[in-house]
Amino acid sequence: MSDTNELQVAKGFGRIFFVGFMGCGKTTWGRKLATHLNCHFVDLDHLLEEKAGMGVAEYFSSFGEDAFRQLESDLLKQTEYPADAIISTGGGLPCFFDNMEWMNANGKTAYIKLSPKTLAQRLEGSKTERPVLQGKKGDELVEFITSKLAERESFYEQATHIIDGISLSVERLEEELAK
Ligand SMILES: Nc1ncnc2c1ncn2[C@@H]1O[C@H](COP(=O)(O)OP(=O)(O)OP(=O)(O)O)[C@@H](O)[C@H]1O
Ligand SMILES: O=C(O)C1=C[C@@H](O)[C@@H](O)[C@H](O)C1
Ligand SMILES: [Mg+2]
Repeated sequence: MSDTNELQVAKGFGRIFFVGFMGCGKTTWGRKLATHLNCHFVDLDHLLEEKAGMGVAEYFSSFGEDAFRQLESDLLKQTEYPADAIISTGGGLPCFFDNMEWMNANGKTAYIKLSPKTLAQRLEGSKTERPVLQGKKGDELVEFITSKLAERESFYEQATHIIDGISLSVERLEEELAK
């Protein structure tokens, strides 16, 4: 076993799955926390892109949303994670199949919660292409997020930890996740 693995096992915090709406910061904060804790990091959208050999938007247009949901669920459940790992999920993943239940049975789940208005501001400034948004901007984007979040929030709220996404820091995440 490498020195890095010994350190990870000694930490023993297990697996932490970040969940929440598009743009809430799962990828950004998952990666920062993993760097801070010196542990393994997986972003499931990026893993899917690597396996499929194409971007998420191209996957949606080539194979459709149902195929995307099946593949992201398979990757969630079939990936071998080290004992301590941070996993950032796609925004819709907790709302399909038994994915949320599976994550809660296999680790901690952290919902990064933000208002539709803040999510819209972040999404408008983000370079990542998100097919579900279909290029919406301004008020139309805020309205879309408000209704989609209402559909999805009952899944996100099953998370073991609900974290206010405003003024996040790795120290705050560590403190919240230790509770
Ligand atoms: N605390 C923050 N303050 C301001 N901007 C932030 C903050 N956290 C993340 N962002 C920005 O918000 C955008 C979305 O972040 P990120 O890609 O991490 O979201 P995500 O939850 O992974 O979204 P998706 O579900 O689409 O993968 C990025 O442009 C990122 O730089
Ligand atoms: O909220 C969603 O449905 C999505 C979020 C992204 O992370 C990607 O998984 C994809 O663009 C779909
Ligand atoms: Mg992401």
